[in-house]
Amino acid sequence: MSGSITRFGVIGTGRITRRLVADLQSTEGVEVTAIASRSGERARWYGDQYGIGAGVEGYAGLLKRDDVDAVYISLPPSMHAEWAIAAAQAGKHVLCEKPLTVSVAETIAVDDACRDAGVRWLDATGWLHHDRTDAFVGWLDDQRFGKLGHISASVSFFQPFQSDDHRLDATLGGGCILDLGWYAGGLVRFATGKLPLWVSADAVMIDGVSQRLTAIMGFGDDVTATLSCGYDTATRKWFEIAGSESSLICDDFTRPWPDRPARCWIHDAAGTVQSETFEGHQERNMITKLVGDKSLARYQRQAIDTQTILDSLQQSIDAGGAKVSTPRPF
Ligand SMILES: NC(=O)C1=CN([C@@H]2O[C@H](COP(=O)(O)OP(=O)(O)OC[C@H]3O[C@@H](n4cnc5c(N)ncnc54)[C@H](OP(=O)(O)O)[C@@H]3O)[C@@H](O)[C@H]2O)C=CC1
Ligand SMILES: O=C1CO[C@H](CO)[C@@H](O)[C@@H]1O
Repeated sequence: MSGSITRFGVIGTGRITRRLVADLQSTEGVEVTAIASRSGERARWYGDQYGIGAGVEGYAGLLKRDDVDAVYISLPPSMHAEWAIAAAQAGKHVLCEKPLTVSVAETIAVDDACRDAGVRWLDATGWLHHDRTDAFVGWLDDQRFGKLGHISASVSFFQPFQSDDHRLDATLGGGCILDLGWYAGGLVRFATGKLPLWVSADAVMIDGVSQRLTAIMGFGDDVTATLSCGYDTATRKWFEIAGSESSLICDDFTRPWPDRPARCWIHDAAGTVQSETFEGHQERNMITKLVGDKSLARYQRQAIDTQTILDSLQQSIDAGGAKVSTPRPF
């Protein structure tokens, strides 16, 4: 770090990169000093367009730079673990796009590498850092909804058969299980604070890539959850947490709709409906946490558990929808 400024290097030049670069550049205490691409020309073009000093050819070159304290990794999922571990070993803090990796074994390897190197890491799952999510945490802690009964989460967008997208390439970690199940499975883990005891899942596959995921899971104590994710239905990003006293409903949890504040509703047993809106910027909050000094353990645990759930969903799909129990990674 240079004084109290954390200098970021960016790895990859994809669709999400531009938005996160703007978020990094508008976060207090953060500068973006370099961007790396497989192509030096692309890195330099990107650097010029977005006001980043250095455009670097090759990701390894960026990790050698003294003017980089932390990296933001925006590569396809199958490349996350390799570059997160390389960044940690180079002494850089890591902000890595979701899904953090493609398996819980890789996620634990990233966690171990960061721990060994004494660097901090976060997956770039913005919704966990919205001010609204802090309200969800408070309501869950206070048992505002009564005894939890059922949780549903659905995340989708319509994009079938766009063959040049990493989301549809199995070798790059494509498929809606990892891409969208990360959000839906993560929401369920967030709401219950734990791993399911069992999961059962089915997927529509095309060319070895999941296009649609349907899953049910049980947590014991009569708590159940259902997930629906896919590339073959229009945009959905909602959840419901149903309890004995009331239900929390949110129609935009992964990212607030662009034209309105973040919102949610609470329906209670008497039939009243309370609506709430929230201001705040989830990505800036997330970046501020990474460059701060408070423990990130809660978010890291959430990421490891989410990856564990996704592994179990895949295991159930491979076993024809059988109920599989969810292993505790440690
Ligand atoms: N948090 C969020 O809201 C969002 C997160 N994401 C996540 O961000 C990550 C990147 O997604 P997205 O920006 O859509 O991806 P893109 O395909 O647009 O970009 C990926 C970048 O990775 C680099 N790359 C390296 N090797 C390959 C390869 N073999 N094929 C394709 N690209 C490669 C490329 O940069 P170069 O060639 O310049 O090195 C490319 O620009 C994913 O993990 C995705 O899940 C995506 C959208 C939103
Ligand atoms: O994380 C992301 C945000 O949501 C998109 C769907 O709308 C995903 O495909 C993307 O990877």
